Amino acid sequence: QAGPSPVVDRRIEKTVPLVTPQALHDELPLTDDLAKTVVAGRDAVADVLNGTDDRLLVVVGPCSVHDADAALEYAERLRPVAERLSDGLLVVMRVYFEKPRSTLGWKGLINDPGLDGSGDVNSGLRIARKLLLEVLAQGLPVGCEFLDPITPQYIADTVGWGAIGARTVESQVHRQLSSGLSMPIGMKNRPDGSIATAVDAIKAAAVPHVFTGIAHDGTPAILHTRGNPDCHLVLRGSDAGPNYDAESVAGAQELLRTAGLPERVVIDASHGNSRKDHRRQPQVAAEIGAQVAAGNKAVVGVMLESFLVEGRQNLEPGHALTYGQSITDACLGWDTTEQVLEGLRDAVLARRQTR
Ligand SMILES: C[C@H](OP(=O)(O)O)C(=O)O
Ligand SMILES: [Mn+2]
Repeated sequence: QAGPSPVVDRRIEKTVPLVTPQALHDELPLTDDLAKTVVAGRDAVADVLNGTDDRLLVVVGPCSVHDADAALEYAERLRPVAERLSDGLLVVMRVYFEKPRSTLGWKGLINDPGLDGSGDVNSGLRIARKLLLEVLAQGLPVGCEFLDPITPQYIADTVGWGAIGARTVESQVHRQLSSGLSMPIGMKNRPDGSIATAVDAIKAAAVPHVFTGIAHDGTPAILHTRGNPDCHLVLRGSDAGPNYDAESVAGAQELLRTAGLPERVVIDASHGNSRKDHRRQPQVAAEIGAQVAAGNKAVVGVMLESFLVEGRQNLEPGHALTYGQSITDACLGWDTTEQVLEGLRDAVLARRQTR
């Protein structure tokens, strides 16, 4: 029957072919030496999570990447600091391409690299993969949030640490996706503060799942996963207030213990824990550092939102953007970031002195 169907695709405007994962990997291959960096990063994160490495995982970088050049410049600044502080910190750079919006807004570089709603996902995937390889070439492990269940096939081979965000931690799609991902995954508490939901996500992701997706050659597939034992909690505060304080951390440890899960927590100093005010992050990080220095081994990591230029800016058509400044959540500036990282490293050295 010619012409539009009365029942199919009534709200699909158009369908555009998507590059296959294999084609993108062939175009932008993960070389053997970069693969070694990925594996080393994943193993180091797992060792911090399971306590065999007493350092602190620090996932640091911009809330979102909208300009690959600025993100690479940030990586080039971060690498020497990461090396200098590696006696206390395991630094992973946030390279976030997928942004979950509470209502509407720019959805990230993979979904909309033109920053204009044009949705050129083929270009977005290419730009994203190319940047991930360049950051890896700096010797830095990378961390990404996984929001779309198909895009991991295009970039996950480069990722050392992943996150499921506050808005999707309850989603079965994201829990089963995590059960098949090859790296440790942080499960954020829900925006309303529910930690129990993230604990459920950790348990759900730890076991095998079967779900539909795409294979590397792009054909539809039924994926059978093995389960991911390296999932953990990320306390990111809530709309009602922070949860980085010692009492909240103790409460989270109790929930994990009751659930029969390892008592390990990464604390996000941004988002609900800084009430979306980047100027609060240093104080939040200092208070997390005090808990670490006092000997709390359950605090295994910290997340910081940081970029070249502090603060944030709106993405507005016709308005030139400030280079190196976030267009999503407000971030620490580079200089402050270096000071915060040094403070966290000192806290780890102090923890080593406690018994
Ligand atoms: C969006 C995400 O934060 P969440 O609101 O999921 O804690 C992030 O930028 O790390
Ligand atoms: Mn953010």
